[in-house]
Amino acid sequence: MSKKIVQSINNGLKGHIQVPGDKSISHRAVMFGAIAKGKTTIEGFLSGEDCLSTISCFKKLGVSIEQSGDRVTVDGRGWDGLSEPTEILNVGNSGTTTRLMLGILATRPFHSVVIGDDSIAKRPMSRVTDPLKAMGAEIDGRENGNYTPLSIRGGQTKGISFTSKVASAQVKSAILLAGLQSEGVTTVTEPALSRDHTERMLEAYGVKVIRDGLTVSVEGSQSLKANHIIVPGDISSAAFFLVAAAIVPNSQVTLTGVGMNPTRSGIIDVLREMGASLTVTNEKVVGGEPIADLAIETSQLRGVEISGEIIPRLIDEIPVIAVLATQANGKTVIKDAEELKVKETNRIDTVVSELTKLGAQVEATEDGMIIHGSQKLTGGEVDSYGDHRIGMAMAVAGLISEGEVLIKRSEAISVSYPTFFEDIMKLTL
Ligand SMILES: O=C(O)C1=C[C@@H](OP(=O)(O)O)[C@@H](O)[C@H](O)C1
Ligand SMILES: C=C(OP(=O)(O)O)C(=O)O
Repeated sequence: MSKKIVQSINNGLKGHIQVPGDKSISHRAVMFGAIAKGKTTIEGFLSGEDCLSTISCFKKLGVSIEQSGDRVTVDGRGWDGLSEPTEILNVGNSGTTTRLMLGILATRPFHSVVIGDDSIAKRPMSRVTDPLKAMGAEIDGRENGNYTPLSIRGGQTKGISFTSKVASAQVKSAILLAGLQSEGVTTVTEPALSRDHTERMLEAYGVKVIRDGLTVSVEGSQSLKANHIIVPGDISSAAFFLVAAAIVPNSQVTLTGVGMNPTRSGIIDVLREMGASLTVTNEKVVGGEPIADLAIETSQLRGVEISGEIIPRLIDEIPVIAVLATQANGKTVIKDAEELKVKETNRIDTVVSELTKLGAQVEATEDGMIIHGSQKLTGGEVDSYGDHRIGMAMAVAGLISEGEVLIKRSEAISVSYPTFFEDIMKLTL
């Protein structure tokens, strides 16, 4: 278990950085390359532990994958190129690997066993295993296939028309991936729009995807063609620096090449509504995904309400938005965010407990939290509980705290941002 001490910054954060590649897109680029025919090349791949788990699982499924820094080559031999693994598929800490891979395995005529770490063992899987079973896959695991370890034997599956209770890109993607090799049409409808990287990237891999509002359909018997993917910077990683620059006095930071997919950019809307001084320049589209440079400086902020359809557009940013809200005038109310309870930790509980240790006034509610603003944060000892986003949110809190903030289990940060502390250092030179 490693510990990290973070101290307040006196002269502000200054300069520019390029945040690492998008985690959601990096996972998908490897997985889709693995089932495509031909050599897929990926630039800007995130070498975080979650994406490395995806590479490791697909290697065990017989796919040849080479990685050199942020460049990855996947030698896909089509859907039939996947073979029965002789080893257990270990997804580590990654929910995305677990759920999307189950969607792919659901139509493969062989047996696999999927395990992950202690956090994965607590995350609900029946949201994907139930519909995949209804399509015809054989899946079992603790509590009837809700928790890992899971065993799956794929086979001949039939298309499904599925209405999801949660706005989850992992659920949507798993079912669509199974649908690509099922009989007939597969349709997924979600209650609010979740991130649409799967839909965009499948099209780039030559798949026909039909989108109609909150409904997405694919026909069966579809194959993928190898592709060249350029991964944008991860807006969920950028979020820590957007917040840090907004609240650390005398800061002026530019983040280059950040993914600005509208299904992910809720943090930008919130920062603007809170009054942050934020400029978006150099907007372009790279490989079907919008990107831009984001310049932000220290700002006077006001509390806001964050609820409804914006929640899936900023779900992973809520821990650091809570830190932001401690520095705003007035209170910030976050609602409709029950999904936080089933992430790497129960992020309602961990955000509230750890910010409270630093002297913030935060209350947990059934579906979110209330953060009281203009709080001076004290130093203290906090825990990431093995959750990368909690670890980084606490580090951002440390940048404005009066005393030192010691973060326990800080190693979790390398799940999505292995160079996080180096990037903070770059902005303090
Ligand atoms: O599809 C993805 O890449 C992700 C979807 C989201 O999860 P849900 O699908 O569970 O909402 C998000 O929280 C996760 O970090 C990545
Ligand atoms: C929830 C997250 O990821 P996953 O579901 O892939 O574990 C996250 O990165 O915040």
